Amino acid sequence: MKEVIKIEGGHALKGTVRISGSKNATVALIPAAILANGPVTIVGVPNISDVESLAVLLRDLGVDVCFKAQDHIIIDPTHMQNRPMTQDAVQKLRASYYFMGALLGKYGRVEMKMPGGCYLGPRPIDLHLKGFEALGATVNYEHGAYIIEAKELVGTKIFLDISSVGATLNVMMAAVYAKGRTIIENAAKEPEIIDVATLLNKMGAQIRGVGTNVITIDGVETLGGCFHEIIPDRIEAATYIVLAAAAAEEMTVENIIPQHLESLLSKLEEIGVEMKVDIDKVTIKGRNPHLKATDIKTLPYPGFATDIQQPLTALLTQAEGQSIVTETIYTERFKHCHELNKMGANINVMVPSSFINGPTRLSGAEVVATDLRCGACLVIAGLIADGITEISEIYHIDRGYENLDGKLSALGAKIWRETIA
Ligand SMILES: CC(=O)N[C@H]1[C@@H](OP(=O)(O)OP(=O)(O)OC[C@H]2O[C@@H](n3ccc(=O)[nH]c3=O)[C@H](O)[C@@H]2O)O[C@H](CO)[C@@H](O)[C@@H]1O
Ligand SMILES: C=C(OP(=O)(O)O)C(=O)O
Repeated sequence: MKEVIKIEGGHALKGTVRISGSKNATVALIPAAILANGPVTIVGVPNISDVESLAVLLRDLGVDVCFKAQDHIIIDPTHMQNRPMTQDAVQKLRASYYFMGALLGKYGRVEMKMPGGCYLGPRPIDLHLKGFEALGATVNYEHGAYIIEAKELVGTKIFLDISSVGATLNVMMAAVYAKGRTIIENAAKEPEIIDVATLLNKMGAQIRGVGTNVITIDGVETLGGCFHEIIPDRIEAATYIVLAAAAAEEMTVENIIPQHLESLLSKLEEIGVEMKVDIDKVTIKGRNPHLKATDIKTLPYPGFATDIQQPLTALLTQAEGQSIVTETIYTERFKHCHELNKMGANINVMVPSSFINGPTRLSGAEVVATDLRCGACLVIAGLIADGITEISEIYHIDRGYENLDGKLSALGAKIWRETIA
């Protein structure tokens, strides 16, 4: 038995959709909260399976986790114990690796399996480990788990060869209690980094420079509980904006920070999508039947986000001419193209680029959500395709999109789940 999403295409969407709290911020904020010595309340937590997996991991560590109201979580690490993290739940998501930095920072020791997450080609964690070693830790890999330990963590200068989001946050978490000053150079600048540093500073950490590529962390003796509200999810927002450009009569996407979406919004404007951008929302004014093809290169923030290129590809199948999407972050992130071709798209992939020839009429087909954003891409394609699209492996979608089918149904989409043999 498997659960699938089915979509009957061709129904124009209309209305307003509210964006949830950021997945990629939340999944780092939750492990960061265990660095406190008191309860941390986080508001705006999206109802996604990555959060459920993190709650399982927290409870296994003896952390009190309480979900309150719709989107509040209270994390109280007062009685936690530093147990090995070798259970299967570690591999259900990528972000379990933030427990490496958090546990190392708090206890000077962590034992953990390799994390999971979307397979986008190889996703090494060498920069995280090098960062921990630079702070004074030793790293060993025994019986399928990393054992990272240090008698004392001491601040130092760390240059990241790649401005990795995960490595920046992991080193930051390990360094908050380290002796002296840690300087991370070539740090990632994604908005989620700022959100996590904001939480840690509210807890009492001394972190400066976030949002630039040099972050300074002065170690402190203790951290306390606090209250924090998560930033809106810029990738979920981007997905709905692209989806509106593909399938809406008129649609407003609210609870967004438009500055986080500038690279996407300027691209959409360039290809002919008519929009009105406000302080915290954007209204997309219907589908342009003569969208222009374009070229995109994914880059670290504030460049064009790799997580958005897959959903955008569904829209580019409708643009006139050849669009070229070049991936510089995950050069193999093109499985969605094969799935779109099953629906009638005309896309050639020559790593690190996809060549999208449009416009093509899409037809419903049985397709596979090979990863989270591939799933989002196929949902958009299904909304504009003739007939019924059946998407399998939807647990990927549920890792990162809160109530996707509910939000789309409210906009007038014909979308539902079925359990099939
Ligand atoms: C939970 C989360 O926030 N996931 C996001 C995060 O993933 P994640 O934090 O895993 O991505 P990174 O920013 O670390 O990866 C960027 C690049 O650096 C490489 N690299 C990274 C670490 C390392 O130790 N060695 C190494 O070579 C990666 O293979 C990749 O090519 O940022 C990605 C890039 O914006 C997004 O697609 C993911 O949605
Ligand atoms: C790749 C993604 O997530 P993760 O890093 O959690 O696998 C994503 O959000 O698109």
